Amino acid sequence: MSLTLLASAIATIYVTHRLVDYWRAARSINNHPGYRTLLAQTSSIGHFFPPIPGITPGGNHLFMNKYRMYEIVGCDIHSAVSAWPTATTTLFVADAAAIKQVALARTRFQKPVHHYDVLELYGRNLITAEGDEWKKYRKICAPAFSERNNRLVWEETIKIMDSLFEDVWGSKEIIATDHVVEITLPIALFVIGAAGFGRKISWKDGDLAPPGHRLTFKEALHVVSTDVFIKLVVPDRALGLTERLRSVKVAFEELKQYMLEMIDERQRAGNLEGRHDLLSSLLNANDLDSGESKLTVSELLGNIFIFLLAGHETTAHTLCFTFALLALHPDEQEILYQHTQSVLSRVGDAPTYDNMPLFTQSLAVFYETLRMFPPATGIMKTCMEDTTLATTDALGNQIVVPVPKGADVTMDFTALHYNPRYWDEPHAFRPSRFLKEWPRDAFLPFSTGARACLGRKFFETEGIAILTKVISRYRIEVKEEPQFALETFEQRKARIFKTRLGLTLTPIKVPLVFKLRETKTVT
Ligand code: HEM
Repeated sequence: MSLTLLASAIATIYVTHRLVDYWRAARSINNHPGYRTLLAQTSSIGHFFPPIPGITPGGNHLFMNKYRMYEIVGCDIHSAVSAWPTATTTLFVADAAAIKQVALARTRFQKPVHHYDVLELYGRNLITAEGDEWKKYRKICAPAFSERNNRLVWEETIKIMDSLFEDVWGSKEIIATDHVVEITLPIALFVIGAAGFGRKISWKDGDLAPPGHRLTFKEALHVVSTDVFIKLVVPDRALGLTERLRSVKVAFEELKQYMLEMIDERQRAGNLEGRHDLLSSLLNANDLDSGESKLTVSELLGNIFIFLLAGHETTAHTLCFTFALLALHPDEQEILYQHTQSVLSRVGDAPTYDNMPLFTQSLAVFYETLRMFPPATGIMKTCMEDTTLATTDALGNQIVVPVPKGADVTMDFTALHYNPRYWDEPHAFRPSRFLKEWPRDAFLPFSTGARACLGRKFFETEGIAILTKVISRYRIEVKEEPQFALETFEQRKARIFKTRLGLTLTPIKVPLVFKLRETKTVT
């Protein structure tokens, strides 16, 4: 047999195998309708491609499509079956009751931890673990997110915002930025630095690395969170090859050194009981715990990294989308301004953490932003045994979809948040929907069940403090640029809200202007 014949025989066997597996995968879910593609959207290669019909739905398809695929399919569960690298079956769910079922049945639907390698570069941690290991981490980490810590979050955030206004923005009437994340990212980083790790970074610190370091803490964390995928796919030995790769390597080493220093400083300082930041609680809980469930240094680093990362990226992006939505909807911005002023006129110039529940309009604005732009667009689980999920079709008939062992199930938070069964005019920005009765099971930006976000109150606290400070002093507008002078509102919205899927939903370029309000503010 010639070599060519042999090669084509092997290729035919391989393709036949793939086709049979693919056919079996589709049959295992009764060929429930949805995407049929060559590449799994969860494979590294499928993730990086844009949507190509028949090839891949694209990495950011949940946010790009919102509820559209469910409309096409005619019910709140649809599927994706792909052939390569292995046959993969995924069910996407936008039905609130079915999502609850998936989130609560923790033995039946487990976290596919192999998809989270990217977050394990410093050590195993709360986000990447499952089962008993996750329970151990949660038991040690959860007490850190206490009321005393939330109070600290409020106080530190107010100080950070005051310093931004006094030391950086000063009396300037207009502050313009080509991408507002350049402002929201340092704010969020300074808050997690101060309230999380007692690391007070000042707006005046500048960009000089402290002695013994090649990068500032801010630079190191920023490069690591942006280029985490590079570190994952490029082997260590190749990290010296180009300037960019070298900077990634340096940032990873630097962040590790910063984290080790934080642990060392805090352990040498002793008396951890008196402090309420996340690091003290983590070290304290670790100290008090019984010997065998203590965290190793690598686990400590892994969890500190996760707190730093989870604690600043989601917040920075949510603040960015919030400011952009307010800039595009001046009527909603005015409602928020008037409400903020009315609260401040009651509680005085320096609102405290105890006043936070009064800022109901601010919380409604954040919830509406998180409904429209959930940082985690969806969360995947793997089904550990054969089961079913039920939903209804457009006519109200019950549909039962088989879920075979090994299939992936994605809780599609974006589609849930745009599902017209739960939300009137889901594409409209309407914070007031959160000021009356609203469907709690259909709003899951922080996920739900045992694995829901630990930092929800941390975020709400810093978010309300930041919004109160900004909105009472500045009016937010979209930056006018001559090349966009003729665009319609819809075109402007599409331009401002272009996103990509990084670790979380990431805004690409949001140019805004902060204009000092004429009325003297009370804050
Ligand atoms: C807008 C702000 C935020 C959103 C939308 C958000 C969303 C989420 C979501 C969806 C999860 C579940 C992830 C999964 O199951 O894979 C999660 C988990 C987590 N979040 Fe957040 N988060 C936010 C802010 C924060 C902050 C500020 C912190 C810390 C300071 C934080 C710490 C955590 C931790 C530690 C977990 C892991 C919980 C576990 O697996 O037991 N998050 N978050």
